[in-house]
Amino acid sequence: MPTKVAINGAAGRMGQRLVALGCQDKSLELVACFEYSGHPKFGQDAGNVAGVGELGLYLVDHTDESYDAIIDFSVPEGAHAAVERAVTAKAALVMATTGLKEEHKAKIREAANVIPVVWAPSMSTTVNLTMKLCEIAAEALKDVPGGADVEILERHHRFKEDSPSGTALRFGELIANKMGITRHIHGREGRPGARPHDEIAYHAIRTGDNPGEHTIIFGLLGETMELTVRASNRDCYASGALQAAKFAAGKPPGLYNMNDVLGL
Ligand SMILES: NC(=O)C1=CN([C@@H]2O[C@H](COP(=O)(O)OP(=O)(O)OC[C@H]3O[C@@H](n4cnc5c(N)ncnc54)[C@H](O)[C@@H]3O)[C@@H](O)[C@H]2O)C=CC1
Ligand SMILES: O=C(O)C1=N[C@H](C(=O)O)C[C@H](O)C1
Repeated sequence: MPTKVAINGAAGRMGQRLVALGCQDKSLELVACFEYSGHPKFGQDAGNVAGVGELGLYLVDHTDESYDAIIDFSVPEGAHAAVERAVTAKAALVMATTGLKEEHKAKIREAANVIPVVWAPSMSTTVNLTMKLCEIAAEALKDVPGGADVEILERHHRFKEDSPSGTALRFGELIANKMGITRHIHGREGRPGARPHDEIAYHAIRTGDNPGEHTIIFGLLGETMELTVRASNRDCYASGALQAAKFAAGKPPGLYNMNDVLGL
């Protein structure tokens, strides 16, 4: 039986790729494409909006169809709605939206008591593998003589509304946990003085149509290591999210991540 999937934010940059890839995957059945009722393309055929031709699925804010999983690539308010939809439908939730406030994050954690939730700032295989590599590096370098300075550079398209990326923040959290770092700063200006060791700095570049690139720098005295991972289009995220939906459907309630989905 194919996994029945609903998409929240279906007319968005990511939503369109989910529709385009999801409609080709015979192990999935797209049953609902939710959108903000104020969206200019609300009510249109989701396939036409995604550029793959008519699917007979429309951009709606309600459905009577049942679904096994809902995938959210929207905005914080949309994520809030997606959690409510998933709990009401007793469906698995794949939460991909970033820039969430603490209240939204708390709601997702609460939902994981009653439904399976896969929650990740990036559904990309290479990003999640690079996170593992960064944890190994952070553990190895945490007491290196002279110290290791960690800086995280992320580059995204000009339309991205949140900063820094959720992925950059997750990289920083994982590294800080391994190295016992407590200070997280965003950019620098004025005369902040010499850089303290127990600090991770984030730098966000917003240019053009970059689908997402992260460089994690470990700077030592006399040598530097940089790990870079970059997307060439958005399909790495969309295929990861669809895989997550298939993984989560039918799972016991709980909070899962892409390591669980990818077996990393
Ligand atoms: N976890 C991951 O792998 C990835 C996460 N993202 C995140 O996904 C989010 C969306 O990214 P994009 O698709 O580029 O943004 P976008 O702005 O192109 O799409 C967001 C869509 O959500 C819709 N929306 C807003 N409120 C809604 C509601 N209440 N219900 C349903 N839909 C609603 C908007 O109308 C829009 O179509 C961002 O937070 C981004 O950081 C993006 C790429 C990968
Ligand atoms: O907004 C985007 O495009 C992306 N957002 C995610 C994030 O904030 O980490 C994931 C990816 O980098 C693309």
